[in-house]
This record gives sequence, C-alpha cells and structure tokens, in this order.
Amino acid sequence: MVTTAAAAHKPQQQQTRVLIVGNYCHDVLIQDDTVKAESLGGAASFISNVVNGMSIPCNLVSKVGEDFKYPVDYTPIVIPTSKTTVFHAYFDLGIHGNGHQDRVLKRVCACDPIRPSDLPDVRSNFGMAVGVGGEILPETLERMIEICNSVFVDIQALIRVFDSVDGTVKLVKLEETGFYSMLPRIGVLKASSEEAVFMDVEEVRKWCCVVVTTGKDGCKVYWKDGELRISPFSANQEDPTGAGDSFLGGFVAGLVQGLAVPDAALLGNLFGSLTVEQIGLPKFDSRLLQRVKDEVQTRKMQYLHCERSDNELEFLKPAGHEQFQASLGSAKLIPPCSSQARPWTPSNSPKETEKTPIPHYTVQAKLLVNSVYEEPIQTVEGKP
Ligand SMILES: Nc1ncnc2c1ncn2[C@@H]1O[C@H](COP(=O)(O)OP(=O)(O)O)[C@@H](O)[C@H]1O
Ligand SMILES: O=P([O-])([O-])O[C@@H]1[C@@H](O)[C@H](O)[C@@H](O)[C@H](O)[C@@H]1O
Repeated sequence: MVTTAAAAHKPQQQQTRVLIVGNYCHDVLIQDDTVKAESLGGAASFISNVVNGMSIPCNLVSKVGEDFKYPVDYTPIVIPTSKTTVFHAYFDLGIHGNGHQDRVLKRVCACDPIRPSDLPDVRSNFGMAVGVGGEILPETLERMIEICNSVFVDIQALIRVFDSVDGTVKLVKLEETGFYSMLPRIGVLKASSEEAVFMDVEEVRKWCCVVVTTGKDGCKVYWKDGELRISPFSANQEDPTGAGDSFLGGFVAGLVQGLAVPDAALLGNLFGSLTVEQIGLPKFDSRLLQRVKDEVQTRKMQYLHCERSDNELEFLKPAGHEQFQASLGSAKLIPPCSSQARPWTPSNSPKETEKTPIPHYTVQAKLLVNSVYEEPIQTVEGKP
C-alpha cells in the first residue's frame, strides 16, 4: 500500500525532499465587525515556514494573482487572469452560528486550481497536498502520488466546499469526494477533530495512517493495528490560524529527519503550539529553532542504540519519548532573541524607511478566541 517513510529515506538522484502543493492566500481576521489582522495565509505558507525553519530543503507549487501582496521564499505561479485566494476568518460567528467551531471561514476569492502539469518533473521524498480553497484536483493528487515516495494530505484540501453566495466553508463526507479511492496510495491523512467527523476513521485507518489534531490536547495517531495519543505543549493562545498547518510541517520535518511517528508528532505538536501564540504566520525565534534542531539530532543518535525496522513507518513510542518531549518543552522556554520582530501596533509601527522587507503580517489587536475552546468538542476516541 503506502510507500513508507523508510523508502523515502533511500537516496535517489535528483530528489527534492519535500514538495508542498497548495495555494498561498491572503487571510483577513475579523472580530466584532472589525479587521483585526491581515496576513499571508494558506497551509503552504505555514508549512514551508516550519520546514524552512528546520533547514529542510523543499519545493513549493502555488498559484496567486497579480494582486498577491506578500514577499515569499518560493515564487508562486502568477495567473494574470485570476486573483489571489482570499479567506475571511470570523472569530465571533462560531459560538452562535456553528456550535463549537473556533472560527467561520469564508473564501471570498479563489485562484486557479493546481494542475498535474504545474508539478515539477523531479521526484520528491514527501509530497504534501495542502490546498485550502479547492485547488487540489483529483488528478493533481494522482500525479503527486506518482512523483512522490510518500504523500501526506490535509483533509481540508479534499472535503471543503464553498457556499455559492458568500463563500462560507462547508465540509462534505470524504467518501463523497473523488479522492476516496486514492486513500490506499497515500501515506498520512491529517484532520482536525472538527474535520475528522467527516470520515469514518475506523475505515480510513485500514488504508493509511490518520492523524487527528485535537487543539490544546495535542493529537492522536491511528494506524491499521493501533492508535496513540501524543501529548500537547502548553501555549497561550492568541490566534488558532495555521496551527494544523504548522503541526503538519513539524510532523513531516520530524519524519524527513528519520524520527519515528510518535516523536515526529511531538514535533508537530510543538510547532502547532508555537503557532497559536502569535497572530497570523508565526516568526520562530532563531535560538529556539537551533535548540529544536539540536534536540532532533540528539534524538536520532539515541535511535542508533535501538532495534528499528527500516521498511515501515515506526508507530510505537521509542524508548526515551517522554524525555524527548521534556527536551522540546524546555526549548520552548528559551527567552526570545531581543532582535525578534514584535507584532505591528500603532505605537511600534516602523517609519517607511525602516520597514522590514518581509512583512508576514500586520496586527491590530489580539484575537480573543480562547473561550471557544471551553466548548465541548467532538470526541475522537471512538468512531466519528
Ligand atoms: N491552545 C493550544 N495549546 C497548545 N497546542 C495547541 C493549541 N491549539 C492547537 N495546538 C497544537 O496545534 C495542533 C493543531 O491544532 P488544531 O486546532 O487541532 O488544528 P486546526 O488549526 O487545523 O483546527 C494541535 O494538534 C496542537 O498540537
Ligand atoms: O488554521 P488551519 O486550519 O491550520 O489552516 C488555515 C486554513 O484553514 C485557512 O483556509 C487559511 O486561510 C489559513 O491561512 C490557514 O491555512
């Protein structure tokens, strides 16, 4: 079935390690009828932010319009006849209108889909199908499966539909999509707990590894023969946007470097927790990143003393998992470098001549969304 992580580690000529496929977008965060922040968005931007932070080579395929307004590390394909995908995230509609949802997303503009011919000819170890606005087509995922040793999919790329009047994001059952038959050929399917109820986890786990993220509670990994809960890292949440994306970035960064699934999921939880502490696309402190990279190297050295199979994703917690968790937790406590950028506010706004060349986000206020997490959420313990 799945091409395994171990196979992905085999050196092959002309191989890029990680191929990220999904459109960049413009995010507008709204609360109390006021725009609280505008930011570069899209799963591709959050994931590449983490993967780059961990110094892992990657390639990214994304489409935008000529109106795309953020400098990025990977040049997108510019479509002159289309506009950049735009999402409006409402942080106060969820409580009344949508039960436990932390935000209501509206796609107010959609750039073109990514087609198989847009993908590179070079093979990649890990492919990441991470669309946000319906840009991943079944044929695009087919092509990714052909050119990547292992494909990781964010279910949001597969099950989102958009209200024809106001673009509100709705979800459909995974079985009802044209992607369902491809599950036996993908490596990992990631879903948030809200999204997980749109698939039969007990069925899907027979075909591929399923990772369900559960906000402040961390995540749960399901595979054919077992399941594991992976502990979270504590965080002072300011904005939940991109937590799931950053989780996936950290998870893949761990697997690329040879970590077992439970340890890689810890790295995912770490980057998810770091992301909710900032508004918009997070800026990771350089000392923290260095420490995390060092901890991953140390962890890999510990594996040398363990008996490990080299032809399957490693699901069981290797000895020392709790120690690794503690080490990553202490990395989070490192005080930030003094040079770290502060969020934009009227009082610290730089003069035109001092402006940083990469304005990831502009922030006008803190997004007060913590209380929403007190609402009961759908359990992932049993079948959805
Ligand atoms: N409040 C929080 N505290 C700590 N970690 C969090 C918090 N919210 C999210 N995370 C981390 O980010 C991951 C993804 O968050 P989640 O809310 O489940 O996904 P999504 O952003 O897709 O809705 C979680 O698995 C967890 O590791
Ligand atoms: O918060 P999260 O679910 O991980 O991911 C988010 C998407 O759901 C949203 O459509 C997009 O506009 C954000 O930039 C971010 O990618």
